[in-house]
Parts: sequence; structure tokens; C-alpha cells
Amino acid sequence: MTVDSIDLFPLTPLKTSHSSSPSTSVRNHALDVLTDWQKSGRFATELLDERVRRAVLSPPNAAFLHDIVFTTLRNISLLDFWADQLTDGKHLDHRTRWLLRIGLCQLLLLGVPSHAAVNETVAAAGRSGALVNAVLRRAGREEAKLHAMVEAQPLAVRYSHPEFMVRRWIKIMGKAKAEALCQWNQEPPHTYVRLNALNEEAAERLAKMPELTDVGEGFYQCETAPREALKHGLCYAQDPSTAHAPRMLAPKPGEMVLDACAAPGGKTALLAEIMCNEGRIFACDSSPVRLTRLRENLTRLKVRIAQVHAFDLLGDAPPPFGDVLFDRILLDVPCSNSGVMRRRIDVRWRLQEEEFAVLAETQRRIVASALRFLKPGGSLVYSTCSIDPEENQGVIKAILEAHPELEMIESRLIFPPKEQTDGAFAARLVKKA
Ligand SMILES: C[S@@+](CC[C@H](N)C(=O)[O-])C[C@H]1O[C@@H](n2cnc3c(N)ncnc32)[C@H](O)[C@@H]1O
Repeated sequence: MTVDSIDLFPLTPLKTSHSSSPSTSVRNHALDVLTDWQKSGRFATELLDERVRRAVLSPPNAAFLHDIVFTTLRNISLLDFWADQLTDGKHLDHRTRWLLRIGLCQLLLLGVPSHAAVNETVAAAGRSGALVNAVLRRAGREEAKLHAMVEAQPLAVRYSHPEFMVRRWIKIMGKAKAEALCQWNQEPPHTYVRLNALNEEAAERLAKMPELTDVGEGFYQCETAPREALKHGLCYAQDPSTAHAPRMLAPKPGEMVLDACAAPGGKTALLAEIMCNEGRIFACDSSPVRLTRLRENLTRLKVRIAQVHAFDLLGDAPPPFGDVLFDRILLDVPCSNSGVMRRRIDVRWRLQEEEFAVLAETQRRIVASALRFLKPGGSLVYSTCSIDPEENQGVIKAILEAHPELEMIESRLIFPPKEQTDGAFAARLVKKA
């Protein structure tokens, strides 16, 4: 299954201390969310948000639920390794396995006091209570030994990534970089917002918010999302890595720009800002649902020069912009999201190795289609939030071979552990005049 990047809306957990003992129902909610996640294939964030809203959880309980769900998902293979050690490899049904993962996560990773972690997970366990109780008590007694065993395990277990992914990364970048990437993905992501300079009050108002730390180039880091500022369009939740492609495209005020995979619009808004809201941007996307969000975001962010249209670059319909040729085109294509796995924890468990080739083929077709709309002398920036060469350099190489009228001017790969942001790739191609 392909996972489009939706918004980079922060997934950072609320800050909590787990010294107190939140109610048993938090473990039940965690179990429901995780088993639903496995059954439905839906995003964990969506399921979690729905659950927090429906169950009307207090902020500390919601934060605790968030920590259990995300820490468990981020450490599935490690938790299973510990569960296997503690049960001597016994076969476990799905529900019991999730209960053990949740219990071991609290005990061994979240530092929840053992009486709370054991008693309240056992209370949520129902018919498998005796087994869960025995395993978690043993884990409490053998905690130091269990932690000591981790170092000797392969990267796929130590950092809970699918084996094919680790193998692929070692082949692509060598063991040291692959390990650094796995390690990076295990940390909770930072939350960033980009100041929206199209809102005249934004700079002054954000400067008065002590909870925001200026990290340069219009980005601020924060502990939790500044909801009011986001609601009023003073800023947009976005990782600094997302700014490279629009800046590489460098559209000028007054130009005609096509943002052909635009939803939900973080990059469109930055393009409009770079263009000082002068000129025209056709912001298109093939997904009607995402177009609704694109429109809302662009209105809130005071983007005045964008026209939003449904347009599938791989479809037969004529383009909504007639026979216009563009000065610049941004192609922020659907990709594996392999550069944003710290933020999108589901991705590593959804992605299949065969998908890279399928994605690369779609990406090549998208670029080939978009090239019809580029003026001679115009620039096209191809961008992904993937760090995989098959979707990045591989696609560019194939495009250059098939289109001798193109020249590559520059490219940039953002490797998360090095740049301390999400991963991304951008390449600028120019159509020779
Ligand atoms: C990575 S997301 C774009 C994110 C966006 N640029 C932003 O900054 O918010 C990729 C987008 O491509 C769209 N897409 C996928 N296939 C497409 C196609 N054939 N034609 C147009 N858009 C497509 C998806 O619906 C998705 O919204």
C-alpha cells in the first residue's frame, strides 16, 4: 500500500510524567487502537485522534495513550524479541501479543512503575490475564538482563525496522549510515512550524510566543503545536526539509507556476510567499479529498495567487489551464515516505520492497506528463520525501535519458541524521531553450 504524505502535522506526544498511575482504561484504549490499526490498515494517528475524541480522555490520559501507542509501534520488533525470550517462543494470539507489547513497552521503555504497568495491563487482559501477568512479572525481575541482550541483536530488531529495509539501506549507504538512520527513526519527531510571511501580523505575533524557538529561515521549533497561531494562519506545521524544493524552484513574482501535486498545500503556500503573492500558481492535485484541505489551507494562509484544480497528471482529461506553458513547475510526487519515518511511524510497517519499483515507474510517468507544460527555458523541480535512490536519482537518470532536451542543474538529498530534519530529495531540471 502506498502512503501519501498528508500533512506533516505534528505527531509529538504531549509531555507527561508516568509517575502516577493513569486508569486501566488507557490500556484498553491502547489495545483497541493497536488491534484496529493492524486490522484496518488505517493511520495510527487518525485512529488515536478518533479514540481520544470519542472517549473524552483527560489530557494526561490522552498523552499517556499517545505514548503507549506510538512507543509500541516504534518498537514492535524489539518488544516481540523480548516477548519471545520471556515466553520461550510460545505461539501467541494477536490480542495477547499486543497486550504483551503494551505491557513490555510500559515496563521496559516508558519507565512506568512496575505495579501500575503489570496490574493495569493484566486488568485489561481478560482471558489471557494469567499469561500476561506471569510474563510481565518476569520482565520486571529480568529487566537489566533483557536490556543487556539488545546490543547483540541485528539492527532490524534493535531498532525495530523490517529486515528488507535494513538490508536495502546497508546496501545503499553502508552499515554505519543505515544504523544512524534507524536510530534517528526511533526518536519522537520535533514539531516545527513555518512562519507565514503572507500574514502581515505573523512575524510580530510569533516573536511574542516564548514557546517557539527560532531555528532559522522562517522555521520555529516547539514542544506542542501552537494551535491558535496555526488556526489563524500565522504559521503552518511543516518540517524545515519541506522548504528546499520550493526554494530550489525559486519562482519570481509575476511568473506562471504549476504546482502539480499540491495538496495539502504547504509548498504551494511557500511558493506564493517567495513570489510575494504576485503572478499565478495553478495548484493541482488528483485527489478531491485533499483538494478540500488544499483550498482551506491556502485561504487561511492568505495565498491570493493560487487557482486550485483537480487534475490527474496520469489521466486523459485536458488540463484545467488550457494551453498555458509554465515558467516553473513543482512536482512533489507521491513517494514511499522513507525520509519521514520518524514522523510517520506506520510507514515502515506498510511499505513492501516491491513498491519502490512501482513508485519509481509512477514518478517517471508523472514527470514525463508534466514536461508537456514546461516552457522552453523553464525549470522543473522534482521532489520527494524519500531517501531512496530508486525514487530519487534513479528517476532523474531515467528522465534525463528519455528527454535530451532537459539538463539537470542541481540536486540535493537531505539525510536526516546529518541534517537533523526529515529526509527529502529535490532536483532542478531545465528545458533547454
Ligand atoms: C507528497 S504529496 C504533495 C504534498 C504537497 N506538495 C505539500 O507540500 O503539501 C503528493 C500529492 O500528489 C498527489 N498525486 C498523486 N498522484 C497524482 C497524479 N497522478 N496527478 C496529480 N497529483 C497526484 C497526491 O494526491 C498527493 O496529494
